[in-house]
Amino acid sequence: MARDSRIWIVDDDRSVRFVLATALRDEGYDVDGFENAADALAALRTRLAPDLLFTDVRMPGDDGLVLLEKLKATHPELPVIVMSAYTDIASTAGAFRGGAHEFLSKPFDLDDAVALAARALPVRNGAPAASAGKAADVPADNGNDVGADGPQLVGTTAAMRALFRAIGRLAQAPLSVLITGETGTGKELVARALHRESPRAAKPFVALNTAAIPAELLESELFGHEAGAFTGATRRHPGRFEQADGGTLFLDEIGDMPLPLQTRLLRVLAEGEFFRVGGRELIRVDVRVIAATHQDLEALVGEGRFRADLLHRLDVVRLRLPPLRERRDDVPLLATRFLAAAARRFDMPPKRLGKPAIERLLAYDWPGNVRELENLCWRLAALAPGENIGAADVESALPASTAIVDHATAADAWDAALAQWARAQLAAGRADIHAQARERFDRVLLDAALEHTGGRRAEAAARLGLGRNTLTRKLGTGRKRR
Ligand SMILES: Nc1ncnc2c1ncn2[C@@H]1O[C@H](COP(=O)(O)OP(=O)(O)OP(=O)(O)O)[C@@H](O)[C@H]1O
Repeated sequence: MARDSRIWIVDDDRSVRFVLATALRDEGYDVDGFENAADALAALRTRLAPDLLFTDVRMPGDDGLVLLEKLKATHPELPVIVMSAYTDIASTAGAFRGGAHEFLSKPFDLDDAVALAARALPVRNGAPAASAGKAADVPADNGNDVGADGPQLVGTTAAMRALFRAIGRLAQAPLSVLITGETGTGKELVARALHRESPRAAKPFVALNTAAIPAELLESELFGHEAGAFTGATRRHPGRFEQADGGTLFLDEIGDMPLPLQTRLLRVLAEGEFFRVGGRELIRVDVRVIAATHQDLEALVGEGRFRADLLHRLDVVRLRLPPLRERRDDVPLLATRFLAAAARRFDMPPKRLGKPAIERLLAYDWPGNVRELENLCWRLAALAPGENIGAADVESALPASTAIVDHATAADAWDAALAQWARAQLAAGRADIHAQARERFDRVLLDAALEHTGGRRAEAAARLGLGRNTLTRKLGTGRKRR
């Protein structure tokens, strides 16, 4: 890649032009800056085109996306990096739809921007482009909220901005996507966003939760059935695949799909055609499948419970949704949005979170993720007495696993706390409560025994009535999953 490649920067912010141009010139590039789209377009008519162009989105006159559109019409090969402080899905998807080479979130790290330029330039020089890299991310409210199409993904942490860029890019490609993440992290919202921003947006988005439908009904639910196909099938029923024709089929909890159906699904995905249950007519559909799971599908493959070839077909691209505890900085923004949504619904002024309340929310681990936070905010909106929510309000709305009732014995308190915990998990919509509880139970016992024996494992195992190997194994799984 030639170091003397020409790079143009279009941005009305003079300081951005200056620092970016300086950093790129230091690398040996020939850099020019323009303060608006019109100047850049005029220069294109009289000068040699650049090898790479950076453009801001919001500028007086034509904005960056209009500039991108004009450039794609006249210089389709020119890689364009779109820069914006608004890293929401509508912006990233708009940029990629318009043919942007990459999306750079503002403010950015100069080293990242220079590295991005280096990767983008070989496209022009005939060499394959490296896959787009991550850009620096600094939180800023992206203003995303409940839009005309239902709830939108909210988040300003680096993890969420990276996710929004990935969604923006992937929405344009007809690839299968596997979304992984714990329950309540927003997998369905991601699938909806991928559909909404795709060329299929005008066609249906159909969701099916594999775990929620009895195994014996799942096949006809997916592929439909003819009248008389089985007892109770009084009339022909189109399946979800047919309903989603031209659009997107979201298969949630794919890890729960029974093996025989996995085989059938694989065949349909490979061939794009199928028979309804009890039918003879071959049905052809054009469906983009997006699957989601909270389970470790590789482990299920290892246990023989999930087909490896189906995993490969669904997992062309994987999007991992981080649990909320890994992006705690999003908690205040999410909570504010949920309180505002609740206030709109209850037709009353939104309640405000005081600093101590926010600190309490930040300290909590959110096993039910965003869904749990959303439920908690609705409870707070309905129940907190004043307009300002304090730490005590949050405390009483959180699952009180540590609350010990004065008059109860320790064992009674333990029962009560466990019951309370279980109710909160159920309310948060968790599906793996027993495994979670067992893990916590083991952890508490092991920690107490190790503390008691000063860390001596053999003694701790003996005191618990466990074999040494069992204790070691439990310690291993407990620690890994924490
Ligand atoms: N980033 C986010 N911004 C705003 N709302 C969110 C976000 N993530 C999740 N939510 C909200 O949290 C709730 C749970 O989200 P969703 O149903 O998409 O999660 P999920 O991962 O599909 O859960 P499950 O695995 O249990 O099906 C929804 O009400 C959704 O609107």
